[in-house]
Amino acid sequence: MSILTDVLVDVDRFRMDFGKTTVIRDLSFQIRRGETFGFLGSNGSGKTTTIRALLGIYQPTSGTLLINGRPFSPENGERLGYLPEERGLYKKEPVIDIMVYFGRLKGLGRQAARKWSLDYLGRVGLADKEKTRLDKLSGGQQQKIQLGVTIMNDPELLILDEPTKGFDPINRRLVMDVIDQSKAAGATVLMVTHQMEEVERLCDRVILLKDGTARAYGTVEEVQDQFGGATIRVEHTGAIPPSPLYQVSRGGMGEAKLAVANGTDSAAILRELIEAGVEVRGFTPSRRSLDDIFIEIYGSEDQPEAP
Ligand SMILES: Nc1ncnc2c1ncn2[C@@H]1O[C@H](COP(=O)(O)OP(=O)(O)OP(=O)(O)O)[C@@H](O)[C@H]1O
Repeated sequence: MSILTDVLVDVDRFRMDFGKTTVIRDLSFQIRRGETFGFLGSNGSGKTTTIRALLGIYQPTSGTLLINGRPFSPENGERLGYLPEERGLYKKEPVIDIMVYFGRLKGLGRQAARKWSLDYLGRVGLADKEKTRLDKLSGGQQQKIQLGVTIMNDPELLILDEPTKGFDPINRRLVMDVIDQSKAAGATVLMVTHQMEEVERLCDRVILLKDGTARAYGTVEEVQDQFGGATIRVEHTGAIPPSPLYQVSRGGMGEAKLAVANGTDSAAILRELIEAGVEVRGFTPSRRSLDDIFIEIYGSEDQPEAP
């Protein structure tokens, strides 16, 4: 019996040791049906390890990792699309043959697989490459083919390990559109990325891994609030004086970035600047970017401790 809840992926107190090294210490999170979930963390923080344990490739040291309420097994019948970090398809065949082959593996009929593949090639700007051998395509073009075979046959759960890695900005946007379309068709997406603008654009909720556990977990706004503060961009003439209301996180050339605590009244800061004789030409408060938060969390990694 399948357990129909709004939770598709349930990771509970997951621990993973490799020999004497603990990579994941204590990790719990849930992914809800239909959401796009950003799985974030610095290099080596254990994202791929968690995905592999979720897919049954690694046996967890302890804890549980469930999809639809049970450990994943290919026999369970879930439609799953996995784009691994290490890319690679058999390269010496024409694009369309490779795509149809994977479509057949995923249970599509030959005609349906061919129709889907031709349509996809059109969507990603490769309509004329149908008969080209895969190894004659550029790296980015090959990646689009791999993404195509991953999202074929409307997976219920899409696991994408750095799906836009290696793409130029135009194609990155195109790949994000393709992910959006899968999401609109009902897919739940688990996505590893190092690109914070992708997170802000695509992800409903995120988790940030550090030291084998969750350092932050929630909607992007919740994480922004958790890490406190906002920034105010000030265009000005005259020196910005020190103040307990803010810290000047970046300055110079008539433009400064002020870091302020959560809940600070930005009007009070504006008044203080004007009273101090600063000529303010622009004043733009905004939440802290995920990029800034990421750097705060991971920025000190591998750095010598301050004396
Ligand atoms: N099979 C293994 N045996 C031993 N150590 C492993 C194994 N797989 C992963 N590790 C170690 O676990 C840690 C986490 O690796 P993992 O690939 O999960 O990180 P990641 O977060 O996906 O990193 P990246 O962003 O660089 O892809 C690393 O220190 C890695 O060396």
